[in-house]
Amino acid sequence: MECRVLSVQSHVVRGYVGNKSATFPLQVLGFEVDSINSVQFSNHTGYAHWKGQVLTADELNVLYEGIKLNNVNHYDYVLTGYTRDTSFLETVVDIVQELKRLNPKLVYVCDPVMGDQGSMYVPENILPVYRDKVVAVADILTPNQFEAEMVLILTDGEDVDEGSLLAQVMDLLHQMGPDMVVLTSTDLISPHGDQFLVALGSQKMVRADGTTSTQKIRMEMPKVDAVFVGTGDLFAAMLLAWTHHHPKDLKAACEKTVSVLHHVIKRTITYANKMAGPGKRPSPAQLELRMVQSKKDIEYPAIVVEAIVL
Ligand SMILES: Nc1ncnc2c1ncn2[C@@H]1O[C@H](COP(=O)(O)OP(=O)(O)O)[C@@H](O)[C@H]1O
Ligand SMILES: Cc1ncc(COP(=O)(O)O)c(C=O)c1O
Repeated sequence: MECRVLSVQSHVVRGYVGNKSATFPLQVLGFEVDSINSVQFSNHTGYAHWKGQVLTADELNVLYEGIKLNNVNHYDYVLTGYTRDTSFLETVVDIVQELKRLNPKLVYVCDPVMGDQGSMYVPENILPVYRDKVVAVADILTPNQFEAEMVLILTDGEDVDEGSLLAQVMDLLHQMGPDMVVLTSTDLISPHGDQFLVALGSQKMVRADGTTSTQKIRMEMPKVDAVFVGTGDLFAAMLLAWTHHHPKDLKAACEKTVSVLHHVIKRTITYANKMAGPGKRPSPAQLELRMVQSKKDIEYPAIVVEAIVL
């Protein structure tokens, strides 16, 4: 049976963020992907220059209307990421609610892209829309630590830099709606040292007697000293794919997700460093994710990042 995803994310002419980062890997894994481009930019906004167009809420409605008139508005998943506009995001919520009425099993995977390391990179008025409307309809939520703290109105990372407190943060997010929460990057220090990036995951489980519990895991990945863009989008897409195959096994889904990320990042940094030359830091263009497989890939052994059940 085909599995169809509606992915509402950015499009870039050059590079790999948003739909460019999510669609191809999902297709490789056998998913049908219908994409709506929330923006069409020349490149991601981390370059010195970027140009392009932003889709309005009305234009989004027109596209959805066309899909609906042809009675092909039946989806198994909705995936959303980078959005700058409040009314656009509110329209996404309306569409998700309608699609959920048509398919009560539909799973909404939401990456609430707002910022990182204490600063917002989308307009601040988007925050209340995520907090009050979007999180409630999301089934899987993939914030980084900063975004999770913003949704919960926590002021800064100082209060929540311990694993046990971040576990509470994930529980609070569960209470707002999502059955699965993955903090894709945190300020936690790995027992293996500061060369590792720590991510946490939590999945709500219903026991046979109807009571609920959560399974929590920790993932540690070797940290690469570079800023990648599009990795959050790839993470959310891969989590969608691997939770589809392992719906009740958070550890397996996250291990596969993070292994893909690790593989792509390793391939990207190897290429970027080669392009930049000895001792030079790669440019944003050189750091574009290497998505297309090449024969060289066989030089990299299969990478498996293991998650720890907490
Ligand atoms: N510098 C890095 N080194 C290693 N892994 C990284 C790095 N940056 C991102 N990742 C990978 O990408 C995932 C998503 O991280 P990130 O891009 O920070 O998400 P977001 O965009 O949601 O903040 C991480 O869980 C990790 O697997
Ligand atoms: C156009 C666009 N889309 C998406 C993203 C999100 O990228 P990431 O997956 O790293 O969160 C960015 C980040 O700058 C962007 O500029």
